[in-house]
Amino acid sequence: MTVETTASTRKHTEVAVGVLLRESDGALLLTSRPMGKPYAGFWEFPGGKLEAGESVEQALRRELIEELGVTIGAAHTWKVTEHDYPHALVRLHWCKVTEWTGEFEMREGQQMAWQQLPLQVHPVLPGAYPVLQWLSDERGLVFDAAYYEARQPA
Ligand SMILES: Nc1nc2c([nH]c(=O)n2[C@@H]2O[C@H](COP(=O)(O)OP(=O)(O)OP(=O)(O)O)[C@@H](O)[C@H]2O)c(=O)[nH]1
Repeated sequence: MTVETTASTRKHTEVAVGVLLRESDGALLLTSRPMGKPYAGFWEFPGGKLEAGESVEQALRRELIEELGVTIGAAHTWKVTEHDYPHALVRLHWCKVTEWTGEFEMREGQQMAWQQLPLQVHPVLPGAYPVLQWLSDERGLVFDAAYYEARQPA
């Protein structure tokens, strides 16, 4: 028997993602994906999957404590996007975050980098491209997907 799995029948994995903005210069926080996860070593905005019964804000707060050791202030969904990866169909709930407390501590052995656009770190998860486009638009910058695609592993 052949079982076909298509985007329309696959269940979405809900993900809360934080766009942490540094007040002094508007820099964005990017982190690298830890070893052992799909796309290990790729750069992303910090966040993770919602657990049962959690809101986006609750999940983001929990993930950022677990991964980075900081506790965020209020976070509200800014944009929602979807991306169909071979390993999962994800629905990404993007929140801008401007307030947090605590010192950054990479609790999963990942790296962090405060970045201006265009990002200098690479490769970047393709599911983050739409947000890089919106952030570029807000700053009057051109978003060039080819710039990021050229920095993906072959
Ligand atoms: N955190 C984050 N995830 C992203 C981004 N862009 C993007 O496509 N994703 C996708 O969203 C999903 C997030 O799942 P995850 O594996 O990081 O979540 P998690 O920390 O809860 O993982 P785990 O509970 O499996 O350890 C992944 O499929 C990832 O590829 C992004 O910018 N940040």
